Amino acid sequence: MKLPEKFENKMKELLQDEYDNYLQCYDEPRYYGLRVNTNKISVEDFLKIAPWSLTPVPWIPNGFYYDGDKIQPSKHPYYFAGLYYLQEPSAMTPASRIPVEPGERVLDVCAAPGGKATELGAKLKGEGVLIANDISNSRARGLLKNLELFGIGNMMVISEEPGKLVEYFPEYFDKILIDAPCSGEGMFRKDKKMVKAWEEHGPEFFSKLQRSIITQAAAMLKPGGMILYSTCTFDPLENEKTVEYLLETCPEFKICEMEGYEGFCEGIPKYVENHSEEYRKTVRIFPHKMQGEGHYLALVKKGDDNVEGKNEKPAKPKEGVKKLPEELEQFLKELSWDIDKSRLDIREERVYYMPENLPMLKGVRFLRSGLLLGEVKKNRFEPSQALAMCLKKEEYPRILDLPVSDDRVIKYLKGETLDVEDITSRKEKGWYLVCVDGYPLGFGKLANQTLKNKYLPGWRWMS
Ligand SMILES: C[S@@+](CC[C@H](N)C(=O)[O-])C[C@H]1O[C@@H](n2cnc3c(N)ncnc32)[C@H](O)[C@@H]1O
Repeated sequence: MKLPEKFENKMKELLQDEYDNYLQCYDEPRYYGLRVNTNKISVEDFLKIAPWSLTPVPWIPNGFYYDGDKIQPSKHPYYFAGLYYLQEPSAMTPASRIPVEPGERVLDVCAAPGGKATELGAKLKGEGVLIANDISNSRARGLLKNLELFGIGNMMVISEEPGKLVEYFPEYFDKILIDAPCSGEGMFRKDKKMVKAWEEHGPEFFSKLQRSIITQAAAMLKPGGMILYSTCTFDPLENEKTVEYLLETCPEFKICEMEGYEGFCEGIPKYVENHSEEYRKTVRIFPHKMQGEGHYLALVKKGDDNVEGKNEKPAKPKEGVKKLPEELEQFLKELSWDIDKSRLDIREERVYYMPENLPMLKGVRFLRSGLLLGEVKKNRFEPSQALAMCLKKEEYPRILDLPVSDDRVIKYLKGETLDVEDITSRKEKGWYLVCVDGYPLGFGKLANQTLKNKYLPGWRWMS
């Protein structure tokens, strides 16, 4: 593979006598990875049902390699049940190394298409809030789909300049992930097109953007909160020097140690002005040292714990219990969820279940705020695809559970009407949650032993 000369010279200086080993990686195949959605299934249970051979990614507890030349896990009903996300193994590292706890407020600043946001959402386990932002509206649409497929309801998907978000979320978040737009040098092997893009916009271009994003994120972080900054590039200007810029601009930040792995390399102090050894706590991933593509990660903390955020905006006031349309009320009673009615928001026909304690967000461009529960149409309530993906089988009373071997699973995913007489003869009519091996895929409406398909048309299985 032909690499730009300027890039080769830089890598020689960075890697010194390891440079030849690094170059050899370009003759080796890329790695394919799959990350289990632990919000829906434990790793142990997933391995019992996974039909392929999987090898653990040693530094990611829920990550696995698969043979991408032989199998296509995106063409399997379990993918449509949101049981996993397909992601290059090194790219699994940032979300696994930021310590997110259920109940926290988390921001993913550059989130599309959601490789990291889906894991952050899974770590929240339905408590707290995930704000997933991406400046590109079209990419944010893919992000929304991936979060909904993963069954993450306590979220907002926003498409804004991070600078604008500072007005709305001053010192609001406990944890922020910045998977920064970068020159992508670590991805040259995986995607040859990245070389051409690098020639158009190199490290200098991205460095300016990264400096602005990291300082804007800093203003949205609570004192005591943490930012994980990551790139998939090697250039120190986009890595150690971006972190240095943050530390100089906001001296209350310090670099933290993150959970290690024998293949990780240390950040390189010689690239920053003061040569501080602290930069060794940041992590570089090189493809000749471990089985994944090139990455950089830094975990930083703002000041001390136990300091209250100064500027937090007041939460949107609760509006109290609303009078709900009868059909909606009826439907919600059937869910085994403990619904807080003050968090229900009905906009036109659509009903949303909002995360708690959001500030006023008038003027923010968002694609979704909260979990779309469904639509009230002419006094009928139609549950949504997103709700189906958020439910566990035991949380809804009427289930049609098909084994993965049943042809009707694919038919359902293709949007076809199903004959379900054999499994519903004694059952009443109404909304059914269709599952594969116990994991929800979507809703259908039963009448006369026939299931009218309500799978979201835009998500259908394409043959
Ligand atoms: C490396 S990708 C993110 C990948 C994503 N985190 C994932 O794991 O799937 C960088 C993203 O940053 C977005 N982006 C570029 N400039 C941005 C900005 N100023 N603010 C927010 N997002 C930006 C791009 O649209 C792109 O989707």
